[in-house]
Amino acid sequence: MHFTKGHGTGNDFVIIEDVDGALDLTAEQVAQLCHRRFGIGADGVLRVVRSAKEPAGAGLASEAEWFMDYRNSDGSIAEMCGNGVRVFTRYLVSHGLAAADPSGIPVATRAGVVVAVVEGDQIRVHMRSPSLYAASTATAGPLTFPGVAVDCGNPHLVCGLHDGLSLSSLDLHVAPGFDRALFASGVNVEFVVPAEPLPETDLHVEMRVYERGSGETLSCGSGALAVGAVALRDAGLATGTVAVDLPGGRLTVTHDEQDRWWLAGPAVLVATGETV
Ligand SMILES: N[C@@H](CCC[C@H](N)C(=O)O)C(=O)O
Repeated sequence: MHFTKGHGTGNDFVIIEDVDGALDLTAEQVAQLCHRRFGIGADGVLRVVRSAKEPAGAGLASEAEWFMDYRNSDGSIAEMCGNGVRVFTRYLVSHGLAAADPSGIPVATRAGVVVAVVEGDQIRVHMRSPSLYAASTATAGPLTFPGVAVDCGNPHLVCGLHDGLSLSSLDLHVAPGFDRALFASGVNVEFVVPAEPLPETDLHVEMRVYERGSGETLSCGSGALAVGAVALRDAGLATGTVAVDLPGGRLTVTHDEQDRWWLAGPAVLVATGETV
């Protein structure tokens, strides 16, 4: 099987082109591909398939030619992957499957159609609007953190650190605890601290994330979107741009005057190869 490897701020993916939907990619195959010792190694798999050829995308085929079939590294399916969309779009353009139209490239996902705009090394995505819907808590080791549940198409729990705790003090080798009644399908947990103000953005925060199905990753685009939405709300800003620093680099989240939510950052392809 031919593959391409890419990443967005260190959130890395094995990309498999399967335009006609001929591949039956099992959870075991995905976990094998993503294994960092026994496979290629990645946080997830992006299968590139025509929407019309994929049952989950067929209803969106009139809006978006391409469907991003995203799988976590444990083989589970997720509805959305913000960094995945950006890397997927880089793949479409660099492989001649879509033109870098300034008005954007629609990409179908299990959470609906998003639109990606290529701007040099950056790819900016008009994401589905995040919805802040409940208060909850997460635990990390002996500590409990209050948080906000955010639906970005996939589930998130955004927790601010308290009592001067640093992000580096958290042990995220172990999955954080969360309310399984509220998050019956699991949740991605983000831990956030404020960062020094920047001249170019309204707000600046730092975060780490423990992803459902993948463990701690260097970056999570939908997680950054959730964090940005909570940061703007907490600052009393209806619109604005938030710089979100993750271990793998910086993403920006913007809520604009037209009530659109944007996620921006770099997306690169780094290698191609064949599985044996
Ligand atoms: N890293 C992704 C999110 C991937 C899906 C997530 N682990 C889930 O299960 O919801 C991103 O960049 O958004």
